[in-house]
Amino acid sequence: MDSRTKGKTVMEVGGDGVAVITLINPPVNSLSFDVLYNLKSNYEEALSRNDVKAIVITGAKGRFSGGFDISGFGEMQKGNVKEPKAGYISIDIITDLLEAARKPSVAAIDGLALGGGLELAMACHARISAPAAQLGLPELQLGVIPGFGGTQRLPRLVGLTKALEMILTSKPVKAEEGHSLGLIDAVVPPAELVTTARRWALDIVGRRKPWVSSVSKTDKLPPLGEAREILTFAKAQTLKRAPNMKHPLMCLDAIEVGIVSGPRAGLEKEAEVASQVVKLDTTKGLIHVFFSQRGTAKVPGVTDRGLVPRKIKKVAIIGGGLMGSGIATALILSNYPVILKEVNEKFLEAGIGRVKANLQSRVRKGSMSQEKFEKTMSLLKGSLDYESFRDVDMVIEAVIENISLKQQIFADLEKYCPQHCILASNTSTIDLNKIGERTKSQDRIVGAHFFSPAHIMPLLEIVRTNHTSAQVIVDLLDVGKKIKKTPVVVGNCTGFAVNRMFFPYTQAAMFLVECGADPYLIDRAISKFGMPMGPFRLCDLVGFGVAIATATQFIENFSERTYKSMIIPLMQEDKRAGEATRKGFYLYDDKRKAKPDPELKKYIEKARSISGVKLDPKLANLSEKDIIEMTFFPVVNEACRVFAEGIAVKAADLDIAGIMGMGFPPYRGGIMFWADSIGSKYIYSRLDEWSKAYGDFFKPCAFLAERGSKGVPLSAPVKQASSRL
Ligand SMILES: C[C@H](O)CC(=O)SCCNC(=O)CCNC(=O)[C@H](O)C(C)(C)COP(=O)(O)OP(=O)(O)OC[C@H]1O[C@@H](n2cnc3c(N)ncnc32)[C@H](O)[C@@H]1OP(=O)(O)O
Repeated sequence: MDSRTKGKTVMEVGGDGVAVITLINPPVNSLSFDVLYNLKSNYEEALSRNDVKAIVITGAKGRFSGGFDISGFGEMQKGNVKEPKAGYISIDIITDLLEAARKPSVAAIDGLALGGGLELAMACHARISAPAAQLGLPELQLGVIPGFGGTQRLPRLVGLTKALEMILTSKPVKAEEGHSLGLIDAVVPPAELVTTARRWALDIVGRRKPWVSSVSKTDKLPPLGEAREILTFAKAQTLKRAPNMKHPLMCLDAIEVGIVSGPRAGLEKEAEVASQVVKLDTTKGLIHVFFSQRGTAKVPGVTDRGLVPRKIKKVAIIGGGLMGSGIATALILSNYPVILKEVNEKFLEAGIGRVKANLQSRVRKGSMSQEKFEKTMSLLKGSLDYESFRDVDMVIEAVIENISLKQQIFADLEKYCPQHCILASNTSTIDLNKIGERTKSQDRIVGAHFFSPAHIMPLLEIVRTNHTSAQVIVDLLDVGKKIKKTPVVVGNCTGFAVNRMFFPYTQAAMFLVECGADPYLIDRAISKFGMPMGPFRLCDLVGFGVAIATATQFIENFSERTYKSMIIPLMQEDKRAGEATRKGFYLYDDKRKAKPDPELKKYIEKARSISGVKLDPKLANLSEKDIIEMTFFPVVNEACRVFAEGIAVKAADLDIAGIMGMGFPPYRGGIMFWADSIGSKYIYSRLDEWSKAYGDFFKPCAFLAERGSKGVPLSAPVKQASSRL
C-alpha cells in the first residue's frame, strides 16, 4: 500500500459482468477518506464500462468494514484534514452515485459491518451475509451519529422501533437476526458469500430479484402519528439516561425529519448534525476513550519486544471470599479451569456457593442456559491444600489484606507451584515487594488487581514491580483480554492507580461536610456531573469497614496530604456501617432505596468538634461547579503525582483506569483529559488558593505547579527518569 495513503479499494471485473470492489484498510477495513474516494472512482469506472452489468462490494480478509475511520474524527477536530462539504459522502457518493446508479449493487458481508460499513451496505440494493457477521450502528457510543445515511435507511429496513433500539444502544445484531429483521437478504457460508452476491446482483439485473432502494422504502415505517409518539418517548428516555450529552437527541432529530419530511430532507439534516457533533466536547472525550482503551495494552519496553503470551491452561485462586469467588467466576466464564483453595470445608463450600450464585443470576436473567451453567461450573474444583497446584500456570491470591499471611502464602506457592507459574496477588494496597519478600521468585510476582464485583467490573490493574518480568506482564495482558477486561499496567505504590488517584475525592467531600456543606447536595452535584453516584452513597455501598481500611493506608503513607475525618469511624461505633446495615450516610429500605437521614447531623457535628474544623459559610454554600472542582481537582493533583512518578506510562492510561474503575464519565474523556479541557493553569490556581486557605490537603504537587504555571497540558508525556515501570 502506498505509505502516504490510508487504505484503498480494488476492483476486479469478472467474465460474468460483475465488478467486485474490495475495501482494503487493515485491520478492520475502516472507511478512511482514501478508501471512500477510491470507492467513488471505482464506482464511476464500473458505471461507465460496457462490460460491467452489476457491482458487488466486499471487504478484504473476512471483514466487510468497521465503519468510518475514527482517527479521521480526531484529525477533523484538530483541523488537520479539510472536511468535505456536509453530505458529500452520504448524499453525493453513497446516495446519488451508488444507490441511484443504473447498475445494481450487492454487499457481501463477512465478519462485521459496523457504522459507516453497515451504512454503505444498506445503500446497496441487496445484502448477503455470512452467519457470524455483526451488523450495527454503534456511532452514538463514540459521540457521533450515523452519518452515511444510517438514520434514514435503518428505520426503513427494520422499522422505527428496532432501528431506535439498535442506534440508541449501539448494540449490533448477528446475521440471522438481521435476516429476520429485513436488514439482510440471505445468510450463506463465508465460502459462498461472493459467489452468491454476484449471482444475486445478476438476478437483479435480470429482474429475478427485486431492485430495492432502501432510502425510498416506506412499508416498514409506522403511520406519522405513531412515529411521532415513538420518537417523543425515545427522546424523553434519552434525556433521562444521558442528560449531559447532546448528540443522541440530535440523532433523533435527524431520524424525525426523515420520517416527517421525507428521506432527502432527512439525509440533509443528518449531514448537518453529523458535522456539528464532531465538534462537541463530549465527542472529543469519547473518541479519546476509544483509542486510549485500545492503547492500554501497548506498554513500551514490554509489548514491543516480540514476546508471545504463554498458554495459561489452569489457574488456582486462593481465597473464596467476595473477590476470590468473583475472579473465579470471571475465569471459568472464559473457559479457564480453576482450582479454588480455602482453609476449611465450610469456607470452601461458601466460596463455591458464591461462584454458583454469580452464574445462577445469569441463568435467572436468561443470559445463560442451564446446560452452559453446568458446563461452566464443571471447570471449578475446590481444594484445601496445595497438592493440586503442581500443574497450575497461574495463581491469584485473594485473601484478606494481611502482610504476614500473604508472605506465608507466597513462600508456600514457591514450594508447590511449577517454576514457570505466575504468582499474582489481588491486593489493593500492600507493597508487592513485601509480599514476595520470603521468596526468590520476584520476577514472576505481579499484581492482578480486580475491582468488585470482579466478574462484572471491566478493569484489571496489572501491577508491576521493578523485578516483574516482561513475559509475565505479556501473559497477564493476554489473560485479561481473554476474560474481557481492560488491562492497565501500573507501577507498584500504595493504592496503585485507581484507589490512589481517588482517595482525595472522598476525603475532600468529608472536609466540605465538616465545614458545613450538605452531603446530599454534594452527592447530587456529583451525580449530575456524571458519576454513577456521589462519594457518600459510594461509601455506603462499599461498606465502612473497607472504607476505613483503605483510608488508613493513605493516612499512613501520605499523611501530609490526607484529610482524616472521624465521620465514618463515629458512625461505625454506632453500628452504622453503610448499606449492608441499612444505615450509613443514608437510610435504606427493603428495596435498597436510599433516603437522607436527619440523624447524620449528629455525627458530622461530633466529627467537627474532634477535628477542630470551623463552620465556613462560604464552603457550606458552594455552587455545583465549586463542589465539582473542590472534590475533583484534588484527584487531578494526585493523578499528576501518579503520572510524574511513572506509576502510569501514559496519562491516557489514568483516564481509562478512572473511567473503568470509578465510573468517571467517559464522555469527559477521563480525569487527565478532563483536566486538560479545563486547563492546567486554572486548576493550579484554584488548588493554590485553597491550600493557602484550608491547608496542605489541597497543595498542588510540584508537577502540577510546574505545568500549571506555564499552562502546559497535564497529559503531555513525562521524561521518565523515575519511572516505576
Ligand atoms: C459516518 C459514520 O456513521 C461514522 C462511523 O462509522 S464511526 C465508526 C463506527 N464504528 C465503530 O464504532 C466500530 C469501532 N470498532 C470496534 O468496535 C472494534 O474495533 C471492532 C468490533 C471493529 C473490532 O474489535 P477487535 O477485533 O476487538 O479489535 P480492536 O482492538 O477493537 O481494533 C483493532 C484495531 O482497529 C482499530 N479500529 C477499529 N475500528 C476502527 C475504526 N472504525 N476506525 C479506525 N480504527 C479502527 C482499533 O483502533 C485497533 O487499532 P490498534 O490495533 O492500532 O489498537
